[in-house]
Amino acid sequence: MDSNVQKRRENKKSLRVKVISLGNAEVGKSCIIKRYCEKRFVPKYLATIGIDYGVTKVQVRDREIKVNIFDMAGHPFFYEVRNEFYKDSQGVVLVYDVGLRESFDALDSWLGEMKQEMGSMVNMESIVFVVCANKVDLTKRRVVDEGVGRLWAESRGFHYFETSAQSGEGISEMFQAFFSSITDMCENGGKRPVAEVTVGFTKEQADTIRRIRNSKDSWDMLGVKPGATREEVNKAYRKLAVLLHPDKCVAPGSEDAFKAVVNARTSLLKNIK
Ligand SMILES: Nc1nc2c(ncn2[C@@H]2O[C@H](COP(=O)(O)OP(=O)(O)OP(=O)(O)O)[C@@H](O)[C@H]2O)c(=O)[nH]1
Repeated sequence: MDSNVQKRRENKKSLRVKVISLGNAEVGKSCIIKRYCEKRFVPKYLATIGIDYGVTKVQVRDREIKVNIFDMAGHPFFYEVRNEFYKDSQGVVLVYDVGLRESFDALDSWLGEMKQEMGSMVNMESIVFVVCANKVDLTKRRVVDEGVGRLWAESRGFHYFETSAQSGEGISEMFQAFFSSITDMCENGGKRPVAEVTVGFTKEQADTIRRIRNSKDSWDMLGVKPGATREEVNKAYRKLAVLLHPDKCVAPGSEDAFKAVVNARTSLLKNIK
């Protein structure tokens, strides 16, 4: 075959993508990347200074993908270095440590930092996200359950994987799904494929369950002011009951949230004339 034709075909098939890793310091971002690219685990903590950069090649179906990986330092100190590297990312590996609640709670602020740095014009639908619930090998210190992590991720249309950079659990499956979705997205005109969202519940349901879990008392749970009337309590209750009723809502935790709402209403009505 004419070598130019051959070259053109190869060029058509190969793709260059940029991915970044995000998450608090010490959650295992660098180790996850090393486990995948170098098949090894580094037990000693060496903080990333600013950014680490690497390139790897992967094969997705008939395409060769050249992946530029920017491993971002999680420490707040490196914000000024990090913020330069968000733009033009097609994929984000969001990592938390299942043994550190604050690293899970910080995921929202990582998304916030990213949106802020990429500017208001950024279309988050054109970026593939994968959430890694990392260090699952340390079972005794686990504080963030799978249901909670999965709910956070899947309600946003993100992939969710339980991983251990130490044992290798979930790492290649996670990267395979990640690169395959990025390739689908590129072939789909830069839009995250809809089929990727597998959950049968809405973001509103997921956010409400999280809000109920974190509420400080029954008033707060129903979303009414202390001292609200019976009508106000009942109205708020009805709205939540419709949203979360286990017959209608399949989001993880909906049954417990629904029961909690029923109990909150009962206890408030007992004390309202
Ligand atoms: N047991 C266990 N330890 C892990 C795992 N992943 C990472 N570690 C350890 O956690 C520490 C931090 O890992 P890093 O990969 O350097 O963390 P990082 O998120 O890149 O941290 P920064 O570079 O500061 O943002 C190291 O001591 C790792 O050996 C894991 O899956 N299981």
